[in-house]
Amino acid sequence: MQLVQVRDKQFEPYLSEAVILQKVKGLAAQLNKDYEGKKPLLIAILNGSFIFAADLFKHMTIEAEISFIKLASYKGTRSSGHVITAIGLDTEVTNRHVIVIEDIIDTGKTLTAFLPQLYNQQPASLKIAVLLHKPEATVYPIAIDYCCFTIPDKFVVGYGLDYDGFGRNLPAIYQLHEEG
Ligand SMILES: O=P(O)(O)OC[C@H]1O[C@H](OP(=O)(O)OP(=O)(O)O)[C@H](O)[C@@H]1O
Ligand code: HPA
Repeated sequence: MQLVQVRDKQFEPYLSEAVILQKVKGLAAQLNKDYEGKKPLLIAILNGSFIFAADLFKHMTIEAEISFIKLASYKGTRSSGHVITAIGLDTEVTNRHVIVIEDIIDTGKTLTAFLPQLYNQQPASLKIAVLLHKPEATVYPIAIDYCCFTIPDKFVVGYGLDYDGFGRNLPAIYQLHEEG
């Protein structure tokens, strides 16, 4: 098995580039069908989703827009815990058919914090498309509309996903290698 080193950890091959691309193309075809004539707005969440979003969008043939946002998390002054704000959402969401593009849903915390902000802007519809979902790790359940791969609760890198900032440029997806 060809292990790769990212920072202090070793990772083993999990999903090949070809397998990922086949699924992503399949999802693009599904979206082309479901959103024909609706001019959907894809909102991709940086950084992790940039490669997934690019490959997906490239294979969408219907009229569609894409916007990239970054979520900034900070502690509110009250006891409400983390507040998440979207930076860079420059396209009007109201009355649009929105598809949120995420690389991974792990605990579900990120989207649980962010989705109400989108709903507040009253989109015509709001659906979630993710590359990877770890159901065993999800403690904030999210209704996922489109999911490419359901994966076990193991840390993954590559195809946009990082470990400690690195590994995003690996063209395939690798899983944490556990010795033993
Ligand atoms: O379901 P959750 O447990 O909230 O995890 C999922 C989120 O974690 C990662 O983002 P991260 O904050 O690491 O930023 P990045 O996309 O810039 O890597 C990933 O891109 C998701 O946005
Ligand atoms: O398994 C993961 N890998 C990389 N980034 C992540 N963010 C949440 N889960 C993960």
